[in-house]
This record gives sequence, structure tokens and C-alpha cells, in this order.
Amino acid sequence: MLQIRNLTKKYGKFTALDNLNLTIDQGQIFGFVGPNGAGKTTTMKIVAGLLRPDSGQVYLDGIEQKEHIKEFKERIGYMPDFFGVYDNLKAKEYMEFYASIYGIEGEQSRKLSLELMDLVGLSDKADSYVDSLSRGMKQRLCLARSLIHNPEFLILDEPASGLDPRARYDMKEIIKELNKRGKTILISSHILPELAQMCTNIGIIENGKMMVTGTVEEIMTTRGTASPLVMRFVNGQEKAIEILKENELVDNITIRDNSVSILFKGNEEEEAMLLTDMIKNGAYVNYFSREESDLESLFIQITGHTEQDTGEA
Ligand SMILES: Nc1ncnc2c1ncn2[C@@H]1O[C@H](COP(=O)(O)OP(=O)(O)OP(=O)(O)O)[C@@H](O)[C@H]1O
Repeated sequence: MLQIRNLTKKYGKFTALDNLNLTIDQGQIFGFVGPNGAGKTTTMKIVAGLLRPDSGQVYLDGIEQKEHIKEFKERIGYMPDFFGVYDNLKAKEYMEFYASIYGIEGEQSRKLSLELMDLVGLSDKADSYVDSLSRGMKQRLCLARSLIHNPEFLILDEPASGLDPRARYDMKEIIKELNKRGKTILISSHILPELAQMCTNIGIIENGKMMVTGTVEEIMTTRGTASPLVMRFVNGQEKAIEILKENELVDNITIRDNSVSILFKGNEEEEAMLLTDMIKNGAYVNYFSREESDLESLFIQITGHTEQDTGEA
């Protein structure tokens, strides 16, 4: 079990992580979702032991990271969100180089490197130069590299970023296979439906704080977002919004294009009363409906961002 407790990280005066808490149980694939700059990479780097927090603790099975950094690094594999340049290095040499960092040499290193390249579907590229591989292949190689010391916990920072649909699918299948083989996985992404298909649990981060964590179903239930209430107005939207703001059952008002979306905690009767109240006060409502909720709308409800807003998917 990985536990992150009250993690705070500042870059100068800017607070990137603000008392962040998170627990990931063994065997989970935990999807870490948030807009650009929310603090995902910072969190992942801290857990991987590559960045020091200003305060807070990270525990793996109750063992505190600061006191046992070597053991942490042995038990955790980290795949960064960028891939460096490796001139004149073949894929197998790249793998063997990383194996040597962990003291794995000779025949053992060659065998392990080929096994891992096979696992990520790159066995036919062992003799290709790293720089000649496609982006998807490089990312799979990077994943294979993070497995070289057989870590039980994997941290994957946007492993499918920039890949085409086929390559994304392949990456997802590899991650599911790794989970089946016993790896606990923390994965970040902006692609929410993809995370939903693959993850057991989701955490949504915004401005360095965990907004919500749980299974997808739990999140939707506890946030009351199972069905956001969406409405449109021909006239009187401002008045309607005033009414919405005063209603105790209304949470999180999102205004997008020509529609207003809210989290409404009331029952059907209270929903009808809300509509009546808006109409009585001069709002011309031409649409008022509970919408099917998915992860995308959940994300927007919680963070106020669309995937497009967050930049690269
Ligand atoms: N080395 C640094 N120096 C100063 N500010 C930084 C540094 N690294 C990150 N930040 C800032 O900290 C915040 C969190 O960054 P981080 O990379 O953790 O976010 P993220 O959620 O991973 O974003 P993205 O989805 O874009 O990768 C951002 O505002 C970023 O600009």
C-alpha cells in the first residue's frame, strides 16, 4: 500500500502541491487525473524519489520514504513523461545500460532486456537504434526500462501521451497485463474514458490538492454527479443563476457555451420546484434535463476544465 500524507511542494513562492493526501492499495491501477499544471508530475517524481517535498511523508507498506530511499527506489519503477535523446544506442543496449545501473550484467542482463522488450512488443526492434523508433515504440521501450529491476509498484506519467489510437490501445493492454502480473500502478492521463476502462480507482487533482478519490462509481455517487442537471435559457440566464446560487441543493455551477450545468442533490420534486422557481422569476427555460454522466463531465464538474482546455491529451 502506498500512502501519501500531507505532501506540500513549493517552487519558489508557487505552491505546486498543497497538503496532498492519497492512498493506493496493492493491486490497484490508480488513475491520476488533472488539468495541466495540477501537480501530477510533481507528485509522481516525489514518490519516485526524484524530487524532495517541502513537507509531508510517503509510505510504502508503512515504511517511510526518507529513511529508506534505497528500498523505495528498488520497489518503484518510474516512467517519465518525456523521452531523452539516445544517439548511437540500440534498443537492447539501452535496456542493458539501465540493467547495469541496477547491477545486472552479462547474460542475465541480455536475457532480461529481451524478455522485457518482448513483453512490450519490441522484440523485433532489439537491434534498431533508439532514435529510429516511432514515438509509441520509444514509450514502450521507456516502460520496459522502468521494469528492469522488477519493481512491484509502477509510476507511469502519461504513458499514452501523443500516441495514435492503435498505439494507445497497445499501451493500455500492456498496462493491464502488468497489473495482472501483480504490479500496482499509478498512471496519469488526460484521457478520462481511457482511464475508466483500465483503472480500478481514480483521483482527481486540481491546484495541488486531491479533489476526490475512489472508484469511478463511488466518485460519481459521493459527488452527486451521477446525472448533472443541464439547462438552457432563451432569456433570463443571469436571474436563473442567482436563483441557483441561493438554492442549498445546488452545487458547482458550470456555465459552458449556451448551457448551465449544475450538481443537484435534490429529488425529482425539488427539481420541479427549482424549475418553477426560475420560470416564476422570469427565466425563459427551453431545456432542463438530467444528463447521462461520464468521466468527462465529472472531470469538468470538479475542475471546471474540458480536455481541450488542459492542452495536450
Ligand atoms: N521546476 C519547476 N520550477 C517551477 N515551477 C514548476 C517546476 N516544475 C513544475 N512547476 C509548476 O508546478 C505546477 C505543477 O506542475 P506539474 O508538472 O506537477 O503538473 P502536471 O499536473 O503534471 O501538469 P501536466 O499535465 O502539464 O504534465 C505547474 O504550475 C508547473 O508550472
